[in-house]
Amino acid sequence: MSQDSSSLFKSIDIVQQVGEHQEISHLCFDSRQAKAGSLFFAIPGTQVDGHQFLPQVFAQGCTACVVERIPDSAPEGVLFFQVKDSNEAMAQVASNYYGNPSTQLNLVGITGTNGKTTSVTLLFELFKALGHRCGLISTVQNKIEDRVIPATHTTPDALNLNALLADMLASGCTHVFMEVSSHAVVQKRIFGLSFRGAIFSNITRDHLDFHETFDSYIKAKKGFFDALPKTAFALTNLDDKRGAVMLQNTKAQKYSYGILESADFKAKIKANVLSGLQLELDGNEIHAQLIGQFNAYNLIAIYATAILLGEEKGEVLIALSALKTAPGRFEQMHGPENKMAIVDYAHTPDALENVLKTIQAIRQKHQRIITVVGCGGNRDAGKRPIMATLAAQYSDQVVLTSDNPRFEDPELILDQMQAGISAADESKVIRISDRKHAIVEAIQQLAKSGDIVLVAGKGHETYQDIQGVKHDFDDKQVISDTFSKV
Ligand SMILES: CC(=O)N[C@H]1[C@@H](OP(=O)(O)OP(=O)(O)OC[C@H]2O[C@@H](n3ccc(=O)[nH]c3=O)[C@H](O)[C@@H]2O)O[C@H](CO)[C@@H](O)[C@@H]1O[C@H](C)C(=O)N[C@@H](C)C(=O)N[C@H](CCC(=O)O)C(=O)O
Ligand SMILES: Nc1ncnc2c1ncn2[C@@H]1O[C@H](COP(=O)(O)OP(=O)(O)OP(=O)(O)O)[C@@H](O)[C@H]1O
Ligand SMILES: N[C@H](CCC[C@H](N)C(=O)O)C(=O)O
Ligand SMILES: [Mg+2]
Repeated sequence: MSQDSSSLFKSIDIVQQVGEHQEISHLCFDSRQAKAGSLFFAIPGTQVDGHQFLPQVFAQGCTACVVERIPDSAPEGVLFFQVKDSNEAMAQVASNYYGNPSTQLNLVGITGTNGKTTSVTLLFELFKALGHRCGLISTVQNKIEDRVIPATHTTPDALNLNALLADMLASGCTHVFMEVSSHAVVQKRIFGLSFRGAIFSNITRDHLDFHETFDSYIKAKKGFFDALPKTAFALTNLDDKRGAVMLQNTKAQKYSYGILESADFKAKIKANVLSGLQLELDGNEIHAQLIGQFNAYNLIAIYATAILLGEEKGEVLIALSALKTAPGRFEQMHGPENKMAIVDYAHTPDALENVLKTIQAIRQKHQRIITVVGCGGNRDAGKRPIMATLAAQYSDQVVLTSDNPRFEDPELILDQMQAGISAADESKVIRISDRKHAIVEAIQQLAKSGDIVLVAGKGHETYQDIQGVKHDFDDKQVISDTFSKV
């Protein structure tokens, strides 16, 4: 589809325009995709500055660009829009280009360190069960009803995001549930979207490689709420220390949920066992198939969201009890000799502690816990010793292993994890950098009859990223192969 650039920039602040308006038939921010008819956005990134590729985009026939600085020289006839922030302009233009799809959808976003994928997946399934056509935007996958569109990021870039929302709208969706990562807020991937509601789950240490300090990580998440309109609802977890701060400056209607603190939506945990949670939720008793206190928080958040979106309480409670866990989140697998494996995406200290505490709470006395865990390369290194400490503290035995070493040396990552192991815990920890070998060792050698093996960190992932190459790897596949060989 081709549109005049004047309509794309309607009500967008520009510093200056150089050149005449043109027909635009393609938007891109990667020079390698630029061609005749493209509007290229030059973005200053974390690795390189997109402005340095302007000569390349001109050579490829592109004659329209959005820049923060107009270059000294350019071929004749090139149209420039100079803006203060290319990321912001890109999000606004993308929304205009695709007909502002978010304004016609009930779009709900969730931010927080943990629980985003779980909550949006549950919301997507809940609203489908309540009879709505739904879209899902998540780390694991994007979905338009039952059609799967593979996900590359937790929150897609502004171009893909608006294209996806337009596709959802064209497919008849009325409700869309999406994850909002802190990276997405900072890089303005969600800028200008019209949210009907926003949820905060929790915040604990993660991503300090990108945000540098915990304060700026908090500010990034808060930025999502600060930008909401009066018409939206903002729902926060008051049991989290930063829950109240998130809503401090929002114009949206404020609501809260919690288990400990008094809140608009409250739950009490009556029982937390291997078969699920018994909850008193907003005054009603329900049984849920999800396990663990952290899932009680996810369940209240999605219940509250459904009520705030106008759903009927009785119907919501019935549908809630039928929901199953999201892929790779506390997935139980059963093997011979009553050995059990749990695959979970815990890749932060808080998530690992929650999952291990949950296993401690639901296991029987004779069941030992063996944890297989690693930490990602080229990501926050500070969490490595902490995760190892927690693994050792809550497990009977630990195998430290690799989790997407990316461009780092796996052995050096393991050295940093091992630094968190106290002398007293040393005897229960071994390290095997090959993840397959680590899982097989844990199941076949370390686990005795009836024991529980937690395989943490990769959940739904089907690859191991080594030196930029994604090798096929699936924790669940390795576990089921190992179980079938025991
Ligand atoms: C750190 C980070 O967030 N990086 C994202 C960012 O890339 P960047 O700023 O590093 O880009 P860059 O490589 O410096 O390039 C700058 C500009 O030059 C352009 N370029 C570059 C090379 C070239 O030849 N030509 C060209 O035009 C690039 O397209 C870009 O526009 O913008 C890119 C385009 O949107 C993203 O793909 C990229 O995600 C990388 C791959 C990534 O790994 N991101 C992770 C950390 C991430 O975003 N994670 C969050 C979830 C976090 C959570 O768990 O909560 C997510 O939402 O997925
Ligand atoms: N509400 C919660 N509070 C704390 N921990 C949670 C919560 N929900 C899930 N977890 C734990 O965190 C892990 C990751 O959960 P989930 O994938 O839902 O989070 P996420 O926020 O989407 O993560 P990411 O930032 O990687 O996209 C789960 O596997 C579980 O161990
Ligand atoms: N969204 C997170 C996921 C981490 C998952 C873990 N398996 C890893 O690769 O570190 C990130 O990109 O940091
Ligand atoms: Mg996620």
